[in-house]
Amino acid sequence: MKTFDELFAELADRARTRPEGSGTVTALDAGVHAQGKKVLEEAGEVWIAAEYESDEKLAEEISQLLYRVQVMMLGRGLSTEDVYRYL
Ligand SMILES: N=c1c2ncn([C@@H]3O[C@H](COP(=O)(O)OP(=O)(O)OP(=O)(O)O)[C@@H](O)[C@H]3O)c2ncn1[C@@H]1O[C@H](COP(=O)(O)O)[C@@H](O)[C@H]1O
Repeated sequence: MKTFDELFAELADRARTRPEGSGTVTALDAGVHAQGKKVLEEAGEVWIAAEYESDEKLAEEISQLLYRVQVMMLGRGLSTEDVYRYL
């Protein structure tokens, strides 16, 4: 179990150290266009799960959306503070 901030720190470390086999490194290298498509794809899956699937499936899809949003943040060089100041 990890929090949003803990996952972000982990992904930032992946971006910095670029370990072999990291899906995050691959997603970052794919660029903002591919990252945006993943955000949209996961957002759609969240919507469908909310309408038709279990709470557990919905929670899983939301976790994947959060991951994809974090990849986009890192790809564009945003920190969590950049986002939190608007909350
Ligand atoms: N939380 C996640 C996470 N959520 C979603 N995903 C990716 O998103 C995929 C699921 O999304 P899809 O529904 O699009 O599935 P898919 O189409 O089969 O996946 P792809 O073919 O597009 O990769 C997963 O297979 C992962 O590739 C994640 N990948 C990594 N993490 C965490 O990120 C951290 C770093 O991971 P690595 O960079 O891989 O080391 C670790 O703590 C991981 O647990």
